[in-house]
Amino acid sequence: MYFSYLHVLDLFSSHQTHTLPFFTNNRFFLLIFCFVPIFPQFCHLPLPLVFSNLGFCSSRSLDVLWIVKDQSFLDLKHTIEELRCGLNSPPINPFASGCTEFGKLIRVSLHGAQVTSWKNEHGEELLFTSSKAIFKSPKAMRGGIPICFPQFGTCGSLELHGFARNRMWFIDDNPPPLPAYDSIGKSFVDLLLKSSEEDMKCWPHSFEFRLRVSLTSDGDLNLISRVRNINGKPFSFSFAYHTYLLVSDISEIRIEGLETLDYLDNLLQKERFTEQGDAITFESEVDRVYLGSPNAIAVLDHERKRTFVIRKEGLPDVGVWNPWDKKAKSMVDMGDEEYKHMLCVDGAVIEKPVILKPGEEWTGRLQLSVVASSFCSERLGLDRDGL
Ligand SMILES: O=P(O)(O)OC[C@H]1O[C@@H](O)[C@H](O)[C@@H](O)[C@@H]1O
Repeated sequence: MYFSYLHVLDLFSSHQTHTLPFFTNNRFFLLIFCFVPIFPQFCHLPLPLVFSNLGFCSSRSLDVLWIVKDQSFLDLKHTIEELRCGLNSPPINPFASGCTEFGKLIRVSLHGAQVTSWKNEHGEELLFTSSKAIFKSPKAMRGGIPICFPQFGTCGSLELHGFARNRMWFIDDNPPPLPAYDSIGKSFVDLLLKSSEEDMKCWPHSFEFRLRVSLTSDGDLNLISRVRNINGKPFSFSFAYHTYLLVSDISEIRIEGLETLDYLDNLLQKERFTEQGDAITFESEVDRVYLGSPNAIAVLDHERKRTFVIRKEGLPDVGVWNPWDKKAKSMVDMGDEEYKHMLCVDGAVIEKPVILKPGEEWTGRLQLSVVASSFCSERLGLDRDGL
C-alpha cells in the first residue's frame, strides 16, 4: 500500500487526545513520517508504527524516521498545517523545500538503519549524500552513515561491508535498558536487526543487533550499537559506522588524533605503515584503517571554520576513505566532482574482530559533534577517555 502525507496527518489528528499530553509535557519528541518521495520502493512493507511514549500503536507502512529536537506541540501543529496546505501539490521533500524549519534533526532510514541526514540548529546538513545516490533496495545509498556488519570492507567472504546496511530493520519497541546516561533528555529511536534465514546461509550465526540513534540537546548525534550472540556457538565480526562527513573542500581538511598511529593501506593490499605527519591531510585517494586510535579525534574543516569531533567507545580502529577523482568517476552513484565534499571517517572494529561467546553482548558507541574551529584541540578534550 502506498502511503502519503495525508495518512501521516490523519494519524496525528485522529490521535490528538493521545498526543497532546506528550507534546505539552516533553520538550523532546520523536516525529515519525512516512516519506514516499525518498524511498518509494520500501513503502509496500507492512511495519508497525510505534509511538511507545504515547501509548498507542498503529500498523502502518513507513520507512523513514525523523528525530527532532526542541519542538513544542504548537510548532509541530504549525508544521502539520503547512504540510496540509501542500497536499494538493506533487509530493516534495518538506524539509528540503524549506516549508518547515526544524533546526536540529536526524533522519534515519529503516533500510540499513542508515542515518541519512543530520542537521544543525540552522538547518544546515552535516552529512554528505551524493546527488547521484540510489535510493533503491537492496543497496545502501551513497552517503549518511551506513552500518558495516558483520564484515568491514573485504575482510571476509561476505559482500563488501557486510549485509546489515542492505537489510530492512525494525523499530524496537521494547529494547533492553541502556545505562541512564544514554537515555535521559534525548530524542531517540531504537532499531533492531535479527539474523534471517537468508543471512544464515552465508553467515550461520544467530544474532540480535540493536541500534539506538539519538539527538542530544546540544544537537550531537549519538549511535549505540549492541550486538548479542543468541547462538549456541561463539562468532566473530568486524564493524564500522561508515560516516560520510560533508566537508567544504577535501584539500582543506585535516584530521587530528591519528598522527603517529599504524595503519593498514587498502590501496596496497592492506600493508602496514606508520603515519608520519603532524595531522592527516588529503591530496589523492585514501583508503586506510588506522589502528588502536584514541577515543576522540577531530576533523577540521578550515574553509567552513568548523570541526567535527568524533568520540567513540568500543571502536579501536578508524577507517578513512576518500575515492578522489578517478575512482569517483568510476562510481555510478557518485558525481565526478563530489569527492571534494566528502570524507569518510569511520569508528570501527576491524583489525581484531569482536569475538562473542553465546549470550554475550558487544557495545560500540559513537558521538558526533560539531564545534567552531576556534576551539583548540585541548578544549575539545581529544585526550579524554571515551564518551
Ligand atoms: O562502495 P562501498 O561498498 O560503499 O564502499 C566504499 C568504500 O568504503 C570504504 O570504507 C572502503 O575502505 C573502500 O575500499 C570502499 O571503496
